[in-house]
Amino acid sequence: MSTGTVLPNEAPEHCPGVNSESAGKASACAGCPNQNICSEPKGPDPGIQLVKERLSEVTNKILVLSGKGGVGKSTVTALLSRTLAADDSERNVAVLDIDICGPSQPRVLGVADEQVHQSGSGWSPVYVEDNLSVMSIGFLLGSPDDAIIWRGPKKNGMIRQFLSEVDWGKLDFLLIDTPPGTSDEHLSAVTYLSKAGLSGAIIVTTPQEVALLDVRKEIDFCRKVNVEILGVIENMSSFICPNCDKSSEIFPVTTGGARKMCEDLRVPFLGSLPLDPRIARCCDEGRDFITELPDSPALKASSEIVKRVLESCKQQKQ
Ligand SMILES: Nc1ncnc2c1ncn2[C@@H]1O[C@H](COP(=O)(O)OP(=O)(O)OP(=O)(O)O)[C@@H](O)[C@H]1O
Repeated sequence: MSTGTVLPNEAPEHCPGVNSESAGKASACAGCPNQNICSEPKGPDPGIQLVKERLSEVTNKILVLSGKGGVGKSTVTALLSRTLAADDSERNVAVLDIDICGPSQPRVLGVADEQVHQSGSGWSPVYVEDNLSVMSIGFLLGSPDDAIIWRGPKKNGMIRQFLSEVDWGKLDFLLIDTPPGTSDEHLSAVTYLSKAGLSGAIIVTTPQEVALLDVRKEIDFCRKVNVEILGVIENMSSFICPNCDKSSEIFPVTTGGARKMCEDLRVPFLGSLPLDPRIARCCDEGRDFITELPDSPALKASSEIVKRVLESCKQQKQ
């Protein structure tokens, strides 16, 4: 048996392996419960080419990842996309929410009541601003309370559709908000984007050790699937009191926080975002924090982070 042969469960004695040319066709395959699956034509998923064509006019495609849930990945995605769009009205930005089981971008970006429309050229995203659009499974649900209980292949199909059938037009930035962890959605997205030129991933964490432990796994995932790490953002690093401007640490940093972890693992640290309760309120109510909270320290920090992201995307293209 050659190295690299993959055997299915309940493989017959002389199984040629699922990745062999004769899989499903060899005499040993007769009667094997996997014969039908193995004999299906092999080759790259045609969706990979479709995604490449559809996203050919999208300059920077960025995955936003987090190890743990609730660390603020969706908030940070919204913050970065709004900052990118507000900084330059000529810059076209979009958010794709592939958090299939917990889509929050329609609410956070204030377009929860909108609907997506299908035209001859695909699904039209929902416009938050003239230069900021969003697509999310949240738009396709009957009610925001509907639970989505899908197995891997169905999620995979939806991600393929999202990546290959949304008519984004010409975009400078597409930020892809993912579920926490490394699951089916991440593998599907990375696979379908493999020929489309993924710029890289931004990883969001909080300073707590439990969150940082999971970020290490996320970094390992990116390295295993060859996704460039644009950097790590530490969210809710501190709390700045809106009344007295005094800064307090909410989550005690025991091992140096995200900055130290980035140094240890040699990945870029993009910056820290403070916790601002007014941001949380704006997100809950879908209001634009850029216009409502121009003095928020979180927005100042977000502008600095965006500068670093722009720089890192520019360097990549050189
Ligand atoms: N910098 C911040 N300042 C204030 N509130 C924040 C900040 N970041 C996140 N939050 C709040 O924390 C909560 C969790 O944030 P969010 O939903 O963005 O997390 P998530 O990592 O995307 O979660 P999930 O794992 O469910 O996808 C929300 O109520 C959000 O408004």
